[in-house]
Amino acid sequence: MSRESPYSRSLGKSLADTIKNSKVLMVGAGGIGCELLKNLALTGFGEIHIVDLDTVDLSNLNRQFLFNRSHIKKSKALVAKETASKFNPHVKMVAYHSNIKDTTLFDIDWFKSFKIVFNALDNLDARRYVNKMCMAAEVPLIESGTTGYNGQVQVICGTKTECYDCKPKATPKVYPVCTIRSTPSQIVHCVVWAKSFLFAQLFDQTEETSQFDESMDNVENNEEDLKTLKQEENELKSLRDSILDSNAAQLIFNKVFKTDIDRLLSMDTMWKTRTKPTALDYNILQESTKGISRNIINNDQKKWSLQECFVVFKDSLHRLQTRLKFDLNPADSLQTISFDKDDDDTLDFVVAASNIRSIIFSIETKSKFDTKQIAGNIIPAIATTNAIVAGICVLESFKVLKNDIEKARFVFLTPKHHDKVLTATKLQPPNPDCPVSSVARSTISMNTQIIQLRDLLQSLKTNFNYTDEICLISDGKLVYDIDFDDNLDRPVKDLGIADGTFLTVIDEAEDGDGKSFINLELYIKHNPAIGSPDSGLISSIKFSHIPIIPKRNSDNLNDDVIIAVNGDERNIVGSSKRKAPESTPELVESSKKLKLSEKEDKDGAIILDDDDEIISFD
Ligand SMILES: Nc1ncnc2c1ncn2[C@@H]1O[C@H](COP(=O)(O)OP(=O)(O)OP(=O)(O)O)[C@@H](O)[C@H]1O
Ligand SMILES: [Zn+2]
Repeated sequence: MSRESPYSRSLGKSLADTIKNSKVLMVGAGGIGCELLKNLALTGFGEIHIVDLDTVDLSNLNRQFLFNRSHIKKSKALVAKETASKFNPHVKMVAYHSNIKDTTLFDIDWFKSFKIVFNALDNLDARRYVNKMCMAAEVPLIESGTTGYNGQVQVICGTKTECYDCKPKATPKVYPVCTIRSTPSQIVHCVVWAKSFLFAQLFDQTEETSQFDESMDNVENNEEDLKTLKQEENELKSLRDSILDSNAAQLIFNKVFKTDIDRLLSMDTMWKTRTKPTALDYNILQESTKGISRNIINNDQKKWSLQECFVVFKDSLHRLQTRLKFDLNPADSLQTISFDKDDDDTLDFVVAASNIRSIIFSIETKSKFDTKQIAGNIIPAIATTNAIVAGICVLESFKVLKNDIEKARFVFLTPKHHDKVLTATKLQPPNPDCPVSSVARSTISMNTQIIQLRDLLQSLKTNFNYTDEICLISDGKLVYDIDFDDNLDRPVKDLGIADGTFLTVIDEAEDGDGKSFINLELYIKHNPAIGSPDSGLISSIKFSHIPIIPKRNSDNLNDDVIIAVNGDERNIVGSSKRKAPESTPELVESSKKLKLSEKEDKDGAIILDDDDEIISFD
């Protein structure tokens, strides 16, 4: 009996045939990806492309069942293909060991070649990128994610539904500097201190301290305190120069666990309502650690005693010193070791240092295993959650294939928050402020090495009826504005307007009714042809189509006008001219959050609309 017949029987011949003729893309072959690939193969999708940039790690094996020990260090995409092909030899599979953001491999036409894209990723950046590419390529996207027991599946269908970026996403937790540096009260404060301050200052000065936020400090922390913190930081930086000395452990220990603590103790006001810390002394501890073996590092479930932490502190520092000595390249004064939860030398140092600090501040210590979870921001991945979510992805894809978008749902798996394990909400229309959904789109093809910004500008004005008052943003950077015309004579490629990138055109002019065009998002294709000499360069700039760009009220602009910061173009929705970028992206995020508050409770759990229903697998 052929493999196809059971599918026809359960899904109906028409859907089974559509599935068989569908070419789909799966991005990410990790926890969800392994489950999903198995489902897609067994459902009988005709052609499946798999992209993953990573290799198999030992820690993946407990849940990523397409991999075994012999696959460690091999490409996840290639191994996943190899294993899953055996489930259904009728399926054509193509694997890429690559980053999905590689525009030389995966351009818009490649994305367009798929019937559906499935995201099985683990990070915001890649998710947002695929979302944007799918919107530009007009390919439906099934987006999924899990954290512990919770999971969700979102169906995204171009301009018909919300996209991944229509709702702001939670930003990583940040802590007030003074809590981390002076008044820790939880183990997480000590772990962040050990990892992002102590370890970073000693070994990895390239590490951003993005987890610290000075603006969150309260009035209690006056300028004097901040000056003290700066002084402590400078002292630590100077210890970096002694890192290879034989007495480095003693110098570092006494600085951070004695001198700095004594200094804190001298600030009386700080300890009026808090338990005072206790300063430690290297020599005294040294005396009391005789006979303690370094083998304690292998016991990752035990909460180490102060003496055991002391031994691990010295031992891990010694290992890190040896690595620095071994790597020492006199030409490279910026030698660094980065914290990695899976790198035991770095983890042991952070576990020991954070626990010593916890003891100083009378905070309960944690085992190496638990500290690793905190330091790596890990919520344990649960295989069952991945399996349920991967199953829902496929069930939702059937609705997309049948063109039944009205029946598709945004599905939440929240076993601990609600009576219903699975809840499904209707898909919402796009957010009119979303910079990905609510734009006009086209593709522009030109010789990016020869066309100058001046030519491009002219072509935009001719084709779209723009006035001189437009603003151009490429990859989050302003490249042109009526008051910023320095780049006019430069080839566009030099300005970042290169093959596979997006260029945003923002209309800064108002018509008689006070309205301006919504943003135009152009996908750039490099075309080496430069056109005939008679017709001129400008005529060689070709648009895939000239969309009719709707207008919006300029009033709407005032809410969210921001020029992108750090290449994050989420906030580019209006012009820089209409309103100066005085608000920060964070403020924009919080104002949007307010708008969403009817739907979310304080913990971010979703409160369901009345018309929400149990997911129906029709
Ligand atoms: N830009 C990207 N291009 C291609 N694949 C990506 C990209 N970003 C992430 N991935 C892949 O997405 C997968 C996500 O899977 P998962 O969430 O299970 O993470 P993991 O790295 O396998 O496990 P863990 O993070 O728990 O150690 C990973 O295999 C990862 O390599
Ligand atoms: Zn959107």
